[in-house]
Amino acid sequence: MCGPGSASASWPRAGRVPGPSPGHGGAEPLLLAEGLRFAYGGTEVLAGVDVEARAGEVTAIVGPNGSGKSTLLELLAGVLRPRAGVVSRRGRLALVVQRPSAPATLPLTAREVVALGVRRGEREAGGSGGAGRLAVLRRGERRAAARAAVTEALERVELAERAAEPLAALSGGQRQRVFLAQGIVGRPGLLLCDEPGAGLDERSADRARAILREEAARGAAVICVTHDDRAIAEADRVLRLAPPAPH
Ligand SMILES: Nc1ncnc2c1ncn2[C@@H]1O[C@H](COP(=O)(O)OP(=O)(O)OP(=O)(O)O)[C@@H](O)[C@H]1O
Repeated sequence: MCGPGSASASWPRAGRVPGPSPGHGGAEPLLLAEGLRFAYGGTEVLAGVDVEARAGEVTAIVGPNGSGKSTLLELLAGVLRPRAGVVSRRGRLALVVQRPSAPATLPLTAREVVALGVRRGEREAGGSGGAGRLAVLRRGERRAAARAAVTEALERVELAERAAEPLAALSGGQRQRVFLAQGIVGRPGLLLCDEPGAGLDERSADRARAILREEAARGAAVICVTHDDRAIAEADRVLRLAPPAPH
């Protein structure tokens, strides 16, 4: 195997239909990253990684602990800046991080946390606009649509009945599912998830995998860091990061 954070990609997987799912016409990648290099201080973590993600596809990023998977996801999301290389993205982005650090103390209900995903989408879409009575009506309609979208997202992660509870009252796995709901509620074009099934019971992990497939089926490009063999087997593309170099 090669040096730190280099990658080997295998796609499409044998036995799968090449290219994007039918109906999305996604000849253009929604994300294209070329030659990504990254180091924390003097320690190089990624040494030239390419990623391509198209509408209708799930890409799994795999590799041993410390190989740079989470780092790569943050580079793709624009949270980190690469030392070299470029990332281009099209469409609305949602990043679902692994074990979010804030949630236990966040003074919000599950519903409110998911609603933040709607507002983010609205801001990116350019805000409300309009004037007078029409604008008020539209605002009312938008609110109703947002409420419905939040309820639907919570239903998809099977937490609708816990919607009114503070995040702090939920278990770690339940909180993780709330953040997955926040990621999907705005119907992102590009959905980036860091180990969405980690720490979930089997039924919830199955549901999380199914959600990623559903998101791809409606036309999103999904990129998912995972150690889950089933998620890897189901992925359309697999990007393998090399083990970290010994220090
Ligand atoms: N903020 C940081 N500062 C310094 N080093 C970091 C930082 N974050 C990660 N690293 C180091 O970068 C390397 C890659 O970390 P990263 O979390 O991207 O790996 P990973 O493949 O996602 O691992 P895992 O499978 O354990 O989640 C590791 O050696 C890690 O110690």
